[in-house]
Amino acid sequence: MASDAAPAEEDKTWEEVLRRMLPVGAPLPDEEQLDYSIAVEYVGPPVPYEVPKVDPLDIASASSRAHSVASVSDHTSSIPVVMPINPRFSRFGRFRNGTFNKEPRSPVESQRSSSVSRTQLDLQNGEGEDHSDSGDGITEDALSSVSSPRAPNSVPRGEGANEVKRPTTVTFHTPRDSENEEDDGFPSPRSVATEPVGSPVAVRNSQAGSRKRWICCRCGKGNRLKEKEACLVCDKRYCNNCVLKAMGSMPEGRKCVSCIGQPIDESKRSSLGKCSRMLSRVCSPLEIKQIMKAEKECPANQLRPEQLFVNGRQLRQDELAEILGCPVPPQKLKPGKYWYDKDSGLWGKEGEKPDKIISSKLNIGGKLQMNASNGNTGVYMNGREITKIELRMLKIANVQCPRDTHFWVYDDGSYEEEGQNNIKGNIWGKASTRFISSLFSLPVPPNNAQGVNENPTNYSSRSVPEYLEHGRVQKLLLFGLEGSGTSTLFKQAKFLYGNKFSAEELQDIKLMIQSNMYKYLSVLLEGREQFEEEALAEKEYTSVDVEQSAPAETAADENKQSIYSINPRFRHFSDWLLDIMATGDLEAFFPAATREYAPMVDEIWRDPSVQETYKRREELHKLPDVAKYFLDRAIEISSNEYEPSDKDVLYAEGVTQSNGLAFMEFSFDDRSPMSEIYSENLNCPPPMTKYQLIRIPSKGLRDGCKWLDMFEDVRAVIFCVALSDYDQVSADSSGHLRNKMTASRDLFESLVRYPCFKDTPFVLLLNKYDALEEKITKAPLSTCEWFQDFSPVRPHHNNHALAHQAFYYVAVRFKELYSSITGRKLFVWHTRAWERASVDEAFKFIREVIKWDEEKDDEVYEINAEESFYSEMSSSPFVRQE
Ligand SMILES: Nc1nc2c(ncn2[C@@H]2O[C@H](COP(=O)(O)OP(=O)(O)OP(=O)(O)O)[C@@H](O)[C@H]2O)c(=O)[nH]1
Ligand SMILES: [Ca+2]
Repeated sequence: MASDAAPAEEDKTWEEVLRRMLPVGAPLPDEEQLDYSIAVEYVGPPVPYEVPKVDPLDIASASSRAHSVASVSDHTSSIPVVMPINPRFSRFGRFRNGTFNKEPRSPVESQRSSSVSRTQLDLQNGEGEDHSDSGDGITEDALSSVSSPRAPNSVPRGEGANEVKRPTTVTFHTPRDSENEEDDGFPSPRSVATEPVGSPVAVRNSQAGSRKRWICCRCGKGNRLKEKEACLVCDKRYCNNCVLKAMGSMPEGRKCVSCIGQPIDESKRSSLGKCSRMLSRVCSPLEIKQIMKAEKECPANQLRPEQLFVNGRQLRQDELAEILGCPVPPQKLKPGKYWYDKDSGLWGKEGEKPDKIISSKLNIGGKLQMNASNGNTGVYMNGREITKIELRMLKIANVQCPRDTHFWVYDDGSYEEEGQNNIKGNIWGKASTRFISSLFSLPVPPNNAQGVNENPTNYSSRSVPEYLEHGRVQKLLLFGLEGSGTSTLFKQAKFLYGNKFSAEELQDIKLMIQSNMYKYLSVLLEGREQFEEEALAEKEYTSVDVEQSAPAETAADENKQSIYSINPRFRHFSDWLLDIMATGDLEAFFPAATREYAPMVDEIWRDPSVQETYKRREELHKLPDVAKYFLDRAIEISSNEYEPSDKDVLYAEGVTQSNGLAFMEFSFDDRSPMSEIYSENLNCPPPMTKYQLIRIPSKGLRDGCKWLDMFEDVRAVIFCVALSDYDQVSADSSGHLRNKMTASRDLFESLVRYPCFKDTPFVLLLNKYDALEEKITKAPLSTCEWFQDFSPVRPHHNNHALAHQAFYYVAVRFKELYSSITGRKLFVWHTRAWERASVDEAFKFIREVIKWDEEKDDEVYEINAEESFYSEMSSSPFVRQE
């Protein structure tokens, strides 16, 4: 199906500019990384819906696997080896398990995964996303044991006699180890050895390196398959049997009894009040509610004034109270040094650009310093030299600020030059400023007072209760080659989560649809002319023979006829329309002429010659899939009363500006299987997360590149590829025909290599799955050279199964590519952007990716490698089949 042709020039520019931005000599994938990528095993976000629950894991096999690796390691005892178990938890592991065995493996998959060697597992553990744990893996135990052979007389550490029994080679706490130790009635030697000495912090630090995270500190049993609850102060971990005994009634939340009253480990502040799955199993919902409340609110767990510096001065208790109690306090405040501009309400980390706007006029900290945000622009706002990015924003907001301007900004956004007593304007007066500001990750004022109308969706951030706030908006960048479906995805997201289109917007869309109709018709008429010429040429050629053999009275007229010949009545209109199109002056005539010509459009569209032409639409480059949808309704659409339906809007081309950034903000339930348990039990509303979807257009990317640098804090990059592109070509800037799939791949690659996305998770949406199903039996996937070695396992009687394999294969190719560049895992999902439910699922998936990405650094959850292996499967689209 011919989707609209890629303007290759622009795509090319995109690529080129990106390439230029890459560091010289960007690393090439080396063998090792390649190997790893082939393992294709990755920790994917789980699917929280429509998947049967199955209890996680075959423990026996998990432990034997772990153990076999451990014992192999024994032979190389002088090297501490990281456990090939990934203790990272992803809380939906159980769902993944349910999906794992359901689906057949593709040839690629089975071939590849069987080649996953132990070394790869090791490698993965060392190099994967799991940095902190690879550190943990080399524990004191391991190190001390390692050193034992060299120093046989060294006194065993710790006091337990058990220690003596311990082998002198590298040991790991595999489940078997702990089984040997269990029930001896004594705490394990290692927990004795790490009994708190000195300050909790010191203890914590020493413990971090000395205790395996899956060992319960109380019973000493180590089962890495089971979650542990950690003390917020000292990080000791307890199994579900011991947690209540060790933590008692938890008057300050999750703390060992001996840690009650102590300040918490600051790295755990963000988990305050967030219950774990394990705790929810050992306590009743009511208890949990109380414990979590206490954890959040008890004095011992609060920030202390001495942890906060504002404008260079440590806060006092009353100042802390003032800042926390003000109408718009800084959210998620962490210990640290900040600057605060009490006149404008701007707030930021010392030495950095503003981060938030909080209540103004608070009397806290010292005096705002000129160099508070480390700016070097020579422009001063309320005495602070502003940063480059702020200056850029001000320029866009049309605030005149040459070097050495000192101006004063008030909390309502009004500003004046220092010393002059007249307000020159309002920074936030324009919605575009707010928009740009938020794109630049600069704060925007929290209230909606300035009449923001360009912001389409849920902007009123303060109407979201504080406890639902997840900090700043999560930015999602949506990229894709022209024609991949990014606009469609964007519109679906708007329908799903955003505001309705306004009457004005709809009016514009209506005009757009009406003139698009003429564009489609002109493409058809042009194609028709060409086909007609070809057909006539052929006819002439064959009729030469005919005439020679039977020089009968073949009417000259008949000779000029073919199935592509149009009714002469329409010739004039056709020529006229094609002329207009050729001059590019369409807008001058349409939609003014729309109604007038509607009956003509209708008739021409139904003319047999045009219908014949339409049958060969694959050859018509510029005809999008949706042309028929609109042309079929020419009369209705041309009428004055026509109002585009949601579907029309969805199918309409040009609704999202092709040359500008499209952006929208939305929030949706952060509900997941986890949070559902709590929110239902605890009667609290589901938390909302705010997202900002920013579509970077494939056209006009020269501009796009300028923007790219601004997106340092992008939460995820969504890259959209049309699956049906594998047999499509488009011309690049030098006129060479290129396969669109490989063009897509190259664009993808340049984005992946783009430095500012270094730590950003990527989600690949393989779109137009429906079109893939339709064409896969007609055009082999290997039409695309990149997919040459695709060989379906067995002959397929139905295109669904084949499309399924093809999809999986494509996903793997992209994953390999991504992993060879980044060493990380690519998340892949399939979509049919025309179906709203499919897009909804894709966004749920994206949301899980983000959560997963957050939690992978979160110490609250742990789980083993097996589960992360399963997650690969759940993130495969096979989970859902229609
Ligand atoms: N068959 C099929 N067509 C789709 C699907 N998603 C989008 N399309 C169509 O593919 C064409 C290109 O999609 P667009 O949404 O315009 O994608 P885009 O080219 O990335 O966006 P622009 O750069 O704004 O043109 C349009 O005609 C869409 O209606 C899909 O899942 N299946
Ligand atoms: Ca398009």
